[in-house]
Amino acid sequence: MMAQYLEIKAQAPDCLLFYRMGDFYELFFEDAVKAAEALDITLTKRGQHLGQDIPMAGVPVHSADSYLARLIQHRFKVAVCEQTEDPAEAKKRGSKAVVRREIVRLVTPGTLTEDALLDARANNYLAALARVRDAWSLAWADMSTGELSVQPVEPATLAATLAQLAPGELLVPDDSGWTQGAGGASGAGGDDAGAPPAGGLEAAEAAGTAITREPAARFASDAGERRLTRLFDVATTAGFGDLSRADLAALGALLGYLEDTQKGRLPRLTAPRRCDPAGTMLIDAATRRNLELDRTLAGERRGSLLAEIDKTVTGAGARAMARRLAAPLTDAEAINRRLDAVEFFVDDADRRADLRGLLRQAPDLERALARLSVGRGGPRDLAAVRDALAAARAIRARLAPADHDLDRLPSDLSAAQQGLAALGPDDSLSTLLDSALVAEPPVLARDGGFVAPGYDAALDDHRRLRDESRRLIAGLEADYRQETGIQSLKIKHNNVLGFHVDVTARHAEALLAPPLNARFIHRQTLANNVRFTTTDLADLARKIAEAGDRALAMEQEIFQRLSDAVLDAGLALTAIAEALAALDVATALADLAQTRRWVRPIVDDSLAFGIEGGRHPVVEAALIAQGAARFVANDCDLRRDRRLWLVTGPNMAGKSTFLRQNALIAVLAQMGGFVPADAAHIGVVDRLFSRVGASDDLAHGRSTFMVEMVETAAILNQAGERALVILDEIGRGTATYDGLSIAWATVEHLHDLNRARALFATHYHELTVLKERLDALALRAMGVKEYDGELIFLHEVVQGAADRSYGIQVAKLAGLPPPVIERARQVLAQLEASSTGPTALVNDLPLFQAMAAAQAASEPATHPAAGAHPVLDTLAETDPDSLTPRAALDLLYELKRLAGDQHS
Ligand SMILES: Nc1ncnc2c1ncn2[C@@H]1O[C@H](COP(=O)(O)OP(=O)(O)OP(=O)(O)O)[C@@H](O)[C@H]1O
Repeated sequence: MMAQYLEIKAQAPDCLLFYRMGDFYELFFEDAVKAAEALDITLTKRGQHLGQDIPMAGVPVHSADSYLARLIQHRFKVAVCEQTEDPAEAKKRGSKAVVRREIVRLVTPGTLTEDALLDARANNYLAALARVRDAWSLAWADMSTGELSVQPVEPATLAATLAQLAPGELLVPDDSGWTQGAGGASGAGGDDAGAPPAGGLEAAEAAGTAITREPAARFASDAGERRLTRLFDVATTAGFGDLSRADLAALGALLGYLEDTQKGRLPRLTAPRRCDPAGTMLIDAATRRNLELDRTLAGERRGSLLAEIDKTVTGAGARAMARRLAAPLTDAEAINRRLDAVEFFVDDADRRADLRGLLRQAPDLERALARLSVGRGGPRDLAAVRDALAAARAIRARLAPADHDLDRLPSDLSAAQQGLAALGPDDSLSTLLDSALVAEPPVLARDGGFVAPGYDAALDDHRRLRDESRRLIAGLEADYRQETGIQSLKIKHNNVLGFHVDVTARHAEALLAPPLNARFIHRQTLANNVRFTTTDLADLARKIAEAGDRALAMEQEIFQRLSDAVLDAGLALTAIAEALAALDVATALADLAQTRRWVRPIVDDSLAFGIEGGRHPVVEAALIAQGAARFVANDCDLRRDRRLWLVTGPNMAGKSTFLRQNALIAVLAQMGGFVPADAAHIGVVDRLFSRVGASDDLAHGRSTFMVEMVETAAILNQAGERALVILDEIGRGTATYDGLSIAWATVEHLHDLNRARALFATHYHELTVLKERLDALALRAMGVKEYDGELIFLHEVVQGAADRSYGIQVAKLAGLPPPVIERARQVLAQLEASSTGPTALVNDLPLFQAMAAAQAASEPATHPAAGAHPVLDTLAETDPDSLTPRAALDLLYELKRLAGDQHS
């Protein structure tokens, strides 16, 4: 057995091997150690290999899914190895023969289909990145829904595209692939442009994508082309649009990997859709994170924009909603088509409520279909198809009851109505499934019992025989009781003996003695019971078993036929599933718009950005939920001649909220939804950038300030006229003058070179003088009032600049000790009075005064701060914000040493 194990393990060296033994999947050697740790299960040992104990760990087959889910979360891949023959067959080869086993599937983060392993409301993508010469392409598939797409990418926008897709797993060529040009025969001879910018893959990995490196040969474009033509049974790939060599390479690698992991059984996939990168608003990972689009900064779904707006009632609808939010459109016409659909349902609340009621009853058609296509489906998946089709019929009838209603529907909805009718007028698949399946079938086909009575006459015959025999057994039991006079005699069934006569020990003697022992043959004596069989019973049992087996075999055949019928209708079913999801999204967005009183934005190709009475959807909802103060709505107008707003105001006054709400309104509008405002006019935004709040990226050894500068650099290098830029407190993380200078230059660059629509929040009031030179710069401030020494936030955006920072008042609100507040007031007053800036004040600071006095006593000081003491020298040269944690610790040791030297 170990020899077999090692042979199979060698086929999947980078996976944990789930080796099937009876009712368990066992893991051995290193695999066992890793799995035991990740799953917190017992590590045992079994036998020896090369004189060493073999570590072993196991999980029960019936609960394997939950263990698989956890291993996948830990970024493991798992090879599932099953017994592929009956142990009885193996025995025929000799008593020591090992049952044949094979890997039937590799489970990897990007290739999941089981509901237990998937989030019903999110897509799980497998993606592949390829490069042929200078062209890059990203292909992706959701195996659980069959979606297959490909899109050219630029190295500069790779990170943003990956952030939009957030794949569970990304295939890239191993290192040789990048330098070779990754094109295989036809694509070879690349110019060694090298690997993708490291940031792209790194950011994806940090966001939870598992990176899988595959041999470069996998990414050969000509092999990819062959795979595609074979899979879709076409002579050429021309029908899929204008696929580049890089597209073919990426698609080919993706399909090859799928084939590998599914052991040849490819999932049902739609023909590849080629997406236009210019078709969606580019939003890089940092911006997504900062705006908390689908996750909060703390990494939770609750509190994100998606959680706030997602009112869909089906899994497929929720996935479509998440996709739309991740990729807002840039084509004003397409956006308006979506808005028409939402408006239609805002205006017709009855129809909307009815449709949502019907949608709630529609099971997840896409995922049922996908499981059936890889042979992991069961009778419930067939029932899901049946019920989804019934829901689709009812929805069609409610959406547009008569043909002429179709003309009155907005175009996206009439497209959905047509999608729902994809099976044609004589929908034979529904008829078939309706007649063939029982109302609530069991999970596993193996157990039978899912084919409806009356569907197949032969099956009914066998079942009758089986049930008839059961009645005969009951009759036999009554006969035996009569014959023996033992009223407690029972005919029972278990897996070892099959049917048998069971009496208590007290009654057994009568059966063991003549004359009854001629009929009752002893089989087993237990403590309290004794068991017998009879020839009549054995005959009957055989008949029952045969009838049962035959019925079961017929059900398996029927299952296969029904499955095939469903898969044959795959294209039509995909169209229906998409239509259902689109209707779910449109009605959900309409529901949201109406309950929150959101409005339809005007979206066009202008460069307008005019929001009246805008609100932050998440903050507003939180305030309502807390029953706290009302959210104060604010206008924003970034038209051409005032496209750059400099927003000043104290901390906590609502600057960040205001900045973010405008970005979110743009995202909502371009995903085709209504927006939280009284009115909105948005000229399409092609890229959204935000640099909001400070966050360390210690994992990558970058300090707060470094992260801030990297993100700012990306904005200044990439933002064009059509971009929307949100910058919050640039330069805060470094020394005051450095920060001010950086902020200053950034504003000038944004204004003169990027010319993007932008909101720039800052504490540096000095920047407001730029207004005199930069004509498209407008000054706004967050309104506050001081009342009785207390600060009151009005949360209102007003014209002009804030008069001062009120930092000390806010600190007081936060509960800083009164002496600190008092001292801070004194320092501030002196700083404001002094014309030479903070350095002239250093000697006044009590801490330094004390040190300077001590210093003066020992030696003459050349400079009040620097040169006073090696420790102070070192400190003066240190910029804490640019230190890594490691360097900070080293510095501390150094300071301690210097202090020690001085004393000794
Ligand atoms: N328009 C508004 N209406 C009502 N409450 C608001 C509004 N804007 C912000 N708030 C409240 O004020 C709090 C602080 O807002 P925000 O974080 O935007 O302030 P800030 O000026 O950016 O502060 P900091 O500079 O400290 O980051 C929010 O959490 C919210 O509760």
